[in-house]
Amino acid sequence: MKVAFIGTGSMGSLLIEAFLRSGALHPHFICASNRSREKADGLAKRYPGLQAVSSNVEAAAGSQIIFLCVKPLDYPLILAEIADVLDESQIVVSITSPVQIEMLEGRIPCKIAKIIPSITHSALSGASLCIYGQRILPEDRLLLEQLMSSISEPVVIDESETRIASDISSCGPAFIAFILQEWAEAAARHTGLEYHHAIRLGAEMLHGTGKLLTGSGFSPEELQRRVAVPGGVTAEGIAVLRVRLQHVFSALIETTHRKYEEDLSKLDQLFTKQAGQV
Ligand SMILES: NC(=O)C1=CN([C@@H]2O[C@H](COP(=O)(O)OP(=O)(O)OC[C@H]3O[C@@H](n4cnc5c(N)ncnc54)[C@H](O)[C@@H]3O)[C@@H](O)[C@H]2O)C=CC1
Ligand SMILES: O=C(O)[C@@H]1CCC=N1
Repeated sequence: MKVAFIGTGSMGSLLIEAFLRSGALHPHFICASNRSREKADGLAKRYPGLQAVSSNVEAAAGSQIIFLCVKPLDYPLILAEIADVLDESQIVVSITSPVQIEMLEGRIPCKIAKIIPSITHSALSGASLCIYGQRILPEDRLLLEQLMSSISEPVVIDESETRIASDISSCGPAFIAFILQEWAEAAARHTGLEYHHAIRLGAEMLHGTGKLLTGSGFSPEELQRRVAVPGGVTAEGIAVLRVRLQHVFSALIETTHRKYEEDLSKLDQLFTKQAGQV
């Protein structure tokens, strides 16, 4: 099986390295291309057997699965470039949320899936969001979910849920890291606790909390009930958070959705303009 990665920036190389580390893919199965060849060459040097090629066409031709790991506005160009070497037997996976499955199905003959990854796959964990186009067969889903389960927990969602699901699973690590940073800075400011010490404590706490919420049957409500003992300090802290965070998450969701709509409309224009040129 040949698996291609077009775009070996942050996410493309993270996915390749996670698949290799998990043992799901052998370097000999992987073919990678990137606009500036050095990034793909660097991977080939680190993982002997991995093939770095100088054109996207070469990467796509004959690959059973092709991961498109580029930014949304780079899609129209790449699709136009590789369309001629693609056929109905191949699976093209988009890792970016605003590119709609029907946009891809309208351009190339392949089976289309959208799989939105997360930086957490670097630690072989976190949810990968799987969305399937109409041409995907049950055996294709099985293949993709088997592959993704080597580095993540595949979760099938509807395309209409992409933005909000990705806010949580893909943007979430950055949001939570920001909250931890703010908390550690406040701890250092108010109490003199060393910042790095606070971050270490917080990271261990997040690791443990994640385990409780995923493997140990704890719900967020149960966790709060068990920690916030009656008359204790946690309950007082939660009361502060309840008031201060009241509108924060609505504002966050409004903002990410507004940006998503902007990206969608730019993409629509690009795809329509290109269709007019064909
Ligand atoms: N960073 C994250 O945590 C996540 C990112 N994503 C999505 O993944 C996509 C890629 O993000 P990053 O990897 O962070 O971006 P990046 O900028 O690090 O990587 C994109 C790569 O694509 C290459 N590229 C651009 N045009 C190309 C072309 N015509 N042919 C070949 N290669 C080309 C660039 O040289 C670059 O190496 C984005 O759409 C992002 O929304 C999705 C989930 C999580
Ligand atoms: O910030 C972004 O646009 C990407 C999408 C999900 C995570 N990072």
